[in-house]
Amino acid sequence: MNEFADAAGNGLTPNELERILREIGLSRYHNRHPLHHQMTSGQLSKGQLQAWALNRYCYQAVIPRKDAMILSHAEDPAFRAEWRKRIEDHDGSDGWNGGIARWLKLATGLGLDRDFVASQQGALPATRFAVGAYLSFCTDKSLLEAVASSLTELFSPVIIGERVPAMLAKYDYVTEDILEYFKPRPVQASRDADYALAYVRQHADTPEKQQAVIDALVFKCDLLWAMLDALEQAYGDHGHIPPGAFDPKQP
Ligand SMILES: O=C(O)c1cc(C(=O)O)c2c(n1)C(=O)C(=O)c1cc(C(=O)O)[nH]c1-2
Repeated sequence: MNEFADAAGNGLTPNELERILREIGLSRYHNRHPLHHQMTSGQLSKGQLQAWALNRYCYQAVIPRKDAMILSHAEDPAFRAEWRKRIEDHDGSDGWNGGIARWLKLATGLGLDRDFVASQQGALPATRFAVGAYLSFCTDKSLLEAVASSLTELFSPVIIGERVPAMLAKYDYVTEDILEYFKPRPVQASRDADYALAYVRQHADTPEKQQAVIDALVFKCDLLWAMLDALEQAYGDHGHIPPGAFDPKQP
């Protein structure tokens, strides 16, 4: 059941809205997913970690594209000046010295072929549908809803703080160098999330807009959750790898 379906009721103060958004993170963010717990407790095989990195690349790759969609909807130059930093974080100055390149370094550090990962050919169908849905959401919905859908970043410093030390401790082939992607992320994510949250608090000024913001964050949490569900279904102990998807046993 979606307990947030009517959460805006007859209207909320900005503080009440923020409290609900944080509750959504506490109950639905992907750090509550069993696969995340298996990862942090050292239970995943190398093949399962490879599958996670390969699929998650598709998410990384769509982020600057959805942020470009958001930019195209924004009429305020000050908003665009702030939001474009997100694209620079991922693409760097030449396309290959930002977050996307660092994610490829993570994937190759786990033993995957760079071009295969970048081609996205081995990704699960469900991963492709999920990241496509994120791009469509930011294309078709209002600017306010698209900004709200980025608010999972409020919670990403928590999951990164759980993931990185655990991976270093539990998997002897994982090094700090491989996980370099995550180093700047908590600072970048806090900057981005603070801006997006202030925007949402200011612009969600009717019950309808507040409910739309709440729904956008639930949608995004569901999307991240569905990506981990798909990995578990394909690569879990009794999993079933879809035709054409990456198979760790046939590298
Ligand atoms: O490591 C993670 O679990 C995680 C989660 C999220 C997120 O919550 O959407 C992002 C990231 N990482 C991330 O690295 C990132 O650049 C990012 C951008 C966005 C976004 O929606 O705009 N989310 C996330």
